[in-house]
Amino acid sequence: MSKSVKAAVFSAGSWGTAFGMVLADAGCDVTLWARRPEVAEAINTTRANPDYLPGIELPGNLRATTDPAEAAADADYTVLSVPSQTLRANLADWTSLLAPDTVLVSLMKGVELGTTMRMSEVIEDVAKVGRDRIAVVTGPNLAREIASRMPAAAVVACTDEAVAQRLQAASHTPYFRPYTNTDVVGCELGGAVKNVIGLAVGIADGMGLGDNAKGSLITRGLAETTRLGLAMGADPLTFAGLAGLGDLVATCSSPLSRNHTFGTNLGKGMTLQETIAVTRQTAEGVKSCESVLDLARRHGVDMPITETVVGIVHEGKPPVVALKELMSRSAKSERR
Ligand SMILES: NC(=O)C1=CN([C@@H]2O[C@H](COP(=O)(O)OP(=O)(O)OC[C@H]3O[C@@H](n4cnc5c(N)ncnc54)[C@H](O)[C@@H]3O)[C@@H](O)[C@H]2O)C=CC1
Ligand SMILES: O=C(CO)COP(=O)(O)O
Repeated sequence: MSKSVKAAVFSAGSWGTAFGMVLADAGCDVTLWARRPEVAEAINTTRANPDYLPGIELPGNLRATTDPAEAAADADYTVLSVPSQTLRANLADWTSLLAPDTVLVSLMKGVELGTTMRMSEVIEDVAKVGRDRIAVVTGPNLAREIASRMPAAAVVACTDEAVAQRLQAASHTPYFRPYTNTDVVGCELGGAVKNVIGLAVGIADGMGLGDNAKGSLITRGLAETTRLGLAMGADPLTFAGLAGLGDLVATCSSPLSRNHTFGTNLGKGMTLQETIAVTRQTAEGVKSCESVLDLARRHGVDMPITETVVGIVHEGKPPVVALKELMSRSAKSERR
């Protein structure tokens, strides 16, 4: 009998747990690393993760541990799902524990502050592994829907297509349909920037600006994401796919999106501190909007929606003032 594929998932937040379920449902032997003992205990004894996915019954071939060495041992895939801004420190702690030929898989949708590195670049920098051993899973994948086994497509990106195909096979279930892509830069940028656009759409929704505003922000948001991607060597077609438009539509239409909800609260008039206080999970765009804008400036790319989000979230600009400024920018062609 062939040996089952073994996956370690760091950590047991909403997407780590839900993607762990996908891998387990696809037949992998999955160990989740949980930071808190009570989370690991609940998963192992009640088959539930009530803090992150209340009401979801987890499969039997998914176990949890607080010992990173136990989770990492012999893993074919080491899946990373921590907040983007803590990945560097977390991975530095885990690097010596990684199985020798493990493929590192990023589920994260952010850009590191200061360095402006994408998550796969942080992984390469810290774990010192080649790009052919780093994959990215992205697309319209709201964790709660996936954990409810509702249908979704996704993208598995790796510069080495054969590696992407193996992970595709290891994560394919009746409700989760992964496609492969070798454009890692485009796939990661699509995921990180859609969180920023999700904040913008949330703010517009909170202000009651209507569906035309939403459609306009999604489309122009995709235009500025594509401009940045082109400047960084991505394939523009990636942004018309699941990692771009697909994720943007899911995020900007769903109350399950933390970024969308965060923006809605700001648009309704809550202060940044009040909004942070009611946000229990990771809303990556709140920090990554600054690193995305930094990236745009380094590449000489105009990203007015991202700039507007940074103004509202980090510079205290009132949304009504930001809206007026965005709408009164000089007229231009849709193609630029
Ligand atoms: N939740 C979702 O629907 C999706 C999330 N993502 C991405 O997945 C990544 C993780 O997000 P979620 O699981 O949703 O967040 P979450 O907030 O639900 O979970 C975060 C996890 O990271 C752990 N954590 C927090 N601070 C930490 C630290 N300093 N050191 C180590 N671990 C720490 C928490 O204990 C928790 O297990 C993000 O980059 C997000 O953009 C991607 C697709 C879907
Ligand atoms: O990335 C996601 C869906 O694909 C989840 O979005 P949020 O992080 O905004 O919840």
